[in-house]
Amino acid sequence: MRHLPYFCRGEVVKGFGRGSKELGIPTANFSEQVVESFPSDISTGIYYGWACVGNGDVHKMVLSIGWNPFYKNIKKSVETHIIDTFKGDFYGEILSIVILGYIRSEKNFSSLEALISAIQEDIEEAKRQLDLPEHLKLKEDNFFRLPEGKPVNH
Ligand SMILES: Cc1cc2nc3c(=O)[nH]c(=O)nc-3n(C[C@H](O)[C@H](O)[C@H](O)COP(=O)(O)O)c2cc1C
Ligand SMILES: Nc1ncnc2c1ncn2[C@@H]1O[C@H](COP(=O)(O)OP(=O)(O)O)[C@@H](O)[C@H]1O
Ligand SMILES: [Mg+2]
Repeated sequence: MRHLPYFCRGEVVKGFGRGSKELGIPTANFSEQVVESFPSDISTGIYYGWACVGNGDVHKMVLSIGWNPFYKNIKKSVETHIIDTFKGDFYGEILSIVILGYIRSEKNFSSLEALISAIQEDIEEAKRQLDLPEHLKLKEDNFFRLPEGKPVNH
């Protein structure tokens, strides 16, 4: 897919607070500045890749780009669910990600349960894909080890 792999980093900001509360799946939302810096022709939808908070460990992630049709958001969001457990929130921190592959388009669902189970399947698909050698190698990319303040893309 065009634009992939896509490297990006930026600040984690507040969203609608639905991820943890309604879905049980927190998503770290990027600032508007980062959302606007994305290529305008990158497809909306669900992706997988690697993510790291500050200078922390690199984890598997799933990413949602778009308007969340189930919630009919007016503003586009780019949200990362890191496939690991964190002790608390990390609002205001710098999140670094590399997007490696596309899973599916964003959908509307007839129930919250249906949305949650679709996301659970995305997580399982991401875990499988990221174990492939071609994807594992990006976990070690220098992008995740550079000091903050480096260019947003390379
Ligand atoms: C892997 C993944 C898949 C998602 N798929 C959809 C989807 O198909 N349709 C949708 O409306 N929202 C989808 N979402 C977005 C959630 O609706 C969103 O993360 C949630 O509303 C939390 O938003 P908040 O960060 O503003 O609280 C997905 C999120 C993730 C992490
Ligand atoms: N595994 C995780 N993946 C993503 N964010 C997490 C995770 N664990 C804790 N968080 C925290 O939870 C916040 C996201 O929760 P969420 O309910 O989606 O709220 P918001 O609507 O403000 O984005 C993130 O900004 C981050 O600080
Ligand atoms: Mg969120």
